[in-house]
Amino acid sequence: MVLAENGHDVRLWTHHQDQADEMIATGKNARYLPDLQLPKNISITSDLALALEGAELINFVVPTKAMRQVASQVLAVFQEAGVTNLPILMHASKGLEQGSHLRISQILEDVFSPLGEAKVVVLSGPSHAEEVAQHDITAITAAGTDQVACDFVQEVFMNDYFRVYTNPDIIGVELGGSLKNIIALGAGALVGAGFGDNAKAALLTRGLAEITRLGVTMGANPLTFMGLSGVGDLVVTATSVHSRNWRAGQQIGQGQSVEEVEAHMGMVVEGLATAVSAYELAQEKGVEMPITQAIYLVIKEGLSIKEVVTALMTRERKGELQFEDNLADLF
Ligand SMILES: NC(=O)C1=CN([C@@H]2O[C@H](COP(=O)(O)OP(=O)(O)OC[C@H]3O[C@@H](n4cnc5c(N)ncnc54)[C@H](O)[C@@H]3O)[C@@H](O)[C@H]2O)C=CC1
Ligand SMILES: O=C(CO)COP(=O)(O)O
Repeated sequence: MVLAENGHDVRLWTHHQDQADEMIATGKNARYLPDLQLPKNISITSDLALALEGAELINFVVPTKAMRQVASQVLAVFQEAGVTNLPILMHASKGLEQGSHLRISQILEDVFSPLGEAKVVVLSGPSHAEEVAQHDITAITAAGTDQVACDFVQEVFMNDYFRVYTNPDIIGVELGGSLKNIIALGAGALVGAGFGDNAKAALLTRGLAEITRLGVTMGANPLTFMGLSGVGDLVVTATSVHSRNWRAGQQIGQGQSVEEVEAHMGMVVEGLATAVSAYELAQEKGVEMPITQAIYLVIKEGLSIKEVVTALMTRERKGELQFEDNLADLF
């Protein structure tokens, strides 16, 4: 909707034929934004080849677990059509691939490698779709290693209610957006289990510390985690009624099973799968992520929120900074 309102021709592809038919007939997206009329310059189709023809920019926004499959479908269309010059590939999804622990830009680079080096940009930051669609003020980050591609994404998306900053640190931006969902689940779980504001503040702060710890190990700039895609997205997801991750956490904190919560949400709760991937990645890299581990134990071993909170609070004593730290060495 932002792109269309900025005057660009947009093609919206869905794999559900009946959803496409309904949107074409009514001009509305009843399942996601029932109260809003879609701009007229969005054409809707379930024909992928039609959606892709001549596109300058492709935006992938399927759940992480569907990303490789959908990207492979796009590759097949390009190969069939004899495309040799890839358009800019962007995505706005948040997660790590199960098993490989790849970031989404890495999945896209991998899938499209038969056609050369893909220019991938991620658009990530504190941005719930419901509010953007109503023109509420949003500021967000376009990150990638190709500056021209990032500038292009910034240019086409920016307007007076949607402000885009560029950032060359795609590792940090993707990891910030993915890992904050684990902490948002935890924040909801604390509320569900009856804990208060002090607990929430402690969780967000120590959550950001462990996100940064893994991020820096993976090659990110620590300052990215202080930005929109780091602390910004953490705050919005861990405090908003729109957040699926927060709501899922709250229900788990109230005693519902993970399976029940996931089945009833009707939309992806990325933090559940990301907690497992991030825990495995942290183990592999030898990075301490106690909150991620706690959420992992709730998901995989069925521990209760109260049990993991007690375990977190009674861990060995730590320093927030070390007495021997030299500030100049920290970054
Ligand atoms: N909803 C939001 O406000 C935001 C969502 N995101 C991220 O965007 C991604 C998608 O989120 P949502 O749109 O909210 O999730 P969603 O669960 O509503 O799914 C998005 C769309 O993907 C389609 N889809 C699912 N599996 C598919 C497959 N195998 N092939 C083709 N299409 C498939 C669904 O039918 C749906 O239309 C997630 O990674 C999420 O973290 C990021 C920022 C904000
Ligand atoms: O990433 C998001 C907002 O920036 C969306 O969060 P949820 O997936 O928790 O709804």
